[in-house]
Amino acid sequence: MIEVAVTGAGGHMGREVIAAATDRDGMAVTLAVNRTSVDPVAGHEVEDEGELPALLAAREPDVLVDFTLPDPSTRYVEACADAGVAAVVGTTGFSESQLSVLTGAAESVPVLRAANFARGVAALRRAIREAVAAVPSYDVELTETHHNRKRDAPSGTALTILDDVEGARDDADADRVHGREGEQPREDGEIGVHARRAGDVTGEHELLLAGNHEVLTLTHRAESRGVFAEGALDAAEWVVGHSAGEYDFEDAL
Ligand SMILES: NC(=O)C1=CN([C@@H]2O[C@H](COP(=O)(O)OP(=O)(O)OC[C@H]3O[C@@H](n4cnc5c(N)ncnc54)[C@H](OP(=O)(O)O)[C@@H]3O)[C@@H](O)[C@H]2O)C=CC1
Ligand SMILES: O=C(O)C1=N[C@H](C(=O)O)C[C@H](O)C1
Repeated sequence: MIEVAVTGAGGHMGREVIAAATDRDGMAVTLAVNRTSVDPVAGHEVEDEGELPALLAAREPDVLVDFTLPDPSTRYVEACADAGVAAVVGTTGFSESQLSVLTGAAESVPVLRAANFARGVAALRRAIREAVAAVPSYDVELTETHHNRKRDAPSGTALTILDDVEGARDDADADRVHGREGEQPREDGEIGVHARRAGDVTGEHELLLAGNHEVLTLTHRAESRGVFAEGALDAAEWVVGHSAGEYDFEDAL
């Protein structure tokens, strides 16, 4: 039985993760914490996040799954490193210095972080790398659309896709142009990036490649947060028992 701790238990993703883990064979939620007080989630009492270090030491879960914000997420992963608990991180929007905290924690425990735990996005990324390598001179524009609560822009997934595009074009210095306004003709090699926020859209990413009198679009649309939760739990099952280090969702597939 894999014992799972969930942070951000009262958030949209935390609730999905607790519900999915509760339903999954061979998995049990043994700890759930949140910043503010919330009613039980899927029958699990939610405790104060300030107690997390002590609760990790007392209950010794196998893995912690985190979907919160960068600042609490880095604190939680540091607590995991102190307690010897593996971590799966779905939070996005980290700064470079926050990422280096996660890297430090990964010297003690396995830390698997991914901006998107949908299996379809893993497939999209492979398709994008192949398509961009096949038409490296085509113009590239990336558009992502999310619900109006989302704080970080561009999305973590968009940033990952941009890295994939640059890697496939062997152009680490591509100019990322965020939106356009006024007189701003397109420069060769630039990548246009567009972030839309509206309603309750779960998450959409579209890469457009155009040149040579043709247009190719590659799109993923998440229709439920359940796909992210299931992917994060697949990652949690995979990461338990692995040695300390940094891992990506692609490692677990
Ligand atoms: N990797 C992936 O596949 C996915 C990643 N995400 C990412 O997951 C994260 C969470 O998304 P979502 O669940 O929609 O967000 P929500 O706003 O619904 O939930 C955020 C959670 O973080 C907690 N939180 C907020 N501020 C703090 C703080 N200062 N200290 C401690 N806890 C805090 C909230 O607690 P409280 O209830 O007290 O406010 C809440 O539990 C985002 O970064 C998002 O981009 C989302 C979907 C998929
Ligand atoms: O905030 C969200 O909701 C999502 N965030 C992730 C991201 O920033 O890429 C993944 C997904 O698109 C949903």
